[in-house]
Parts: sequence; structure tokens; C-alpha cells
Amino acid sequence: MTVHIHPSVDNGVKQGSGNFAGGTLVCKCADKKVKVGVKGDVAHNHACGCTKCWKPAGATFSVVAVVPRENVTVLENGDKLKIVDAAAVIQRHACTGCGTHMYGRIENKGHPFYGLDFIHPELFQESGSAAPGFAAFVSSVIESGVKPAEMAGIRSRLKELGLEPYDCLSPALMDAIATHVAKSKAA
Ligand SMILES: N[C@@H](CCC(=O)N[C@@H](CS)C(=O)NCC(=O)O)C(=O)O
Ligand SMILES: [Zn+2]
Ligand SMILES: [Zn+2]
Repeated sequence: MTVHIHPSVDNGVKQGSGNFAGGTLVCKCADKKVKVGVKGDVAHNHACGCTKCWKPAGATFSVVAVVPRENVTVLENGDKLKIVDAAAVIQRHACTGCGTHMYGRIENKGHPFYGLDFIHPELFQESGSAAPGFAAFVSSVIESGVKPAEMAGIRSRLKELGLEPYDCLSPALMDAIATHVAKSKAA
């Protein structure tokens, strides 16, 4: 059986150009598309298996990356955007027409990732943004209906794609969070 992860990686992970200058994220509406401008390249791009991150139809994982929040600007049809869950750490601004999450923002200034917005690079109308490098919250796909027996196949496919599977975030990001927490406690 073919293991589907996400349409943008199922045929192999396409590496970024290394000099992506930014671009425009476009929603999936037929008209009055929401457009969001992003300056510069994305960082920490990864596949996320959690239930909260937006996935295109049929995908098991989301592909999500971060950019500095000051680099994100709503360009067109921003009146269609609505926050999915205002109580969540990441406030995901979704198009009310097509459901696509255009950007996720952290408003808690004490959060380790404050200052970074979460975006889905597949929505760029331009190509060349940095490729995903790992898979996070892999076990969480079970919460979306994946059978536990399928997990071995999913993890081996992720490895084959070069997307090391983690059940929370990658060690580098977990270290960044712990460093932030340790510094906050010391202050
Ligand atoms: N197992 C949970 C995990 C959710 C979760 O913790 N997601 C991570 C990765 S996106 C997170 O940082 N969530 C914060 C948020 O959604 O606001 C699920 O799948 O819903
Ligand atoms: Zn839309
Ligand atoms: Zn997620």
C-alpha cells in the first residue's frame, strides 16, 4: 500500500533554491482569494502530524514553517480571515471561504516561539522556498484516524524521504524551548 504523507513531498522532497526572497501565499477560493505577503525565506519547515495544523484534502500531514511575524502582511481580502481558535497558543487565521489557514500567530510574548508566524509554504505562488527537514507530532496522526498499525509504514516512509520522525518537535527545537524556559525561570 502506498503511504501518503502530503502532496508536496509524496514524489520526493524538493529542495529550496537557497535564495528564496519571499512571495505570496494564496488561498484556495475560486474568487476573492486571500493573499498574504511574506518577505524572505521560511525556517524550520517540517511536516506536522497534529490535528490543529491545516492539511490539504487527503493529506495525512501538514507542511508548516516559520517566518518572522514582521515579515507577514495581509495583502488582499483579509476580511475573509477568521481566527480558528483564539484560545490556542497559535492563533490560526483561516479563510472562511475555503478553510485554508493563511498564517498562525503567537500573541503570548512569553512563549518560546513568540515573534514567529506559522505558514504553509505550499500556498506560495512562487517556488524555491526552503524544503521541510523533519516530521513533528508524528504519533498525533492517530488522533485524525490513522490506524496504529500503519505507523511503522508512515515512519519508514518519512525516513525514506529524509524527514526524520519525532513525536514532539525536533531535538533542536525542543532544546530551544527548554533554553527559553530555563532563562525565564532564572530571570
Ligand atoms: N496531539 C495533539 C498535539 C497538538 C499540538 O501540541 N500541536 C503542536 C504543534 S503545531 C503545537 O505547538 N500546538 C500549539 C497550538 O496548536 O496552538 C493534536 O494532534 O492535536
Ligand atoms: Zn479562501
Ligand atoms: Zn501542528
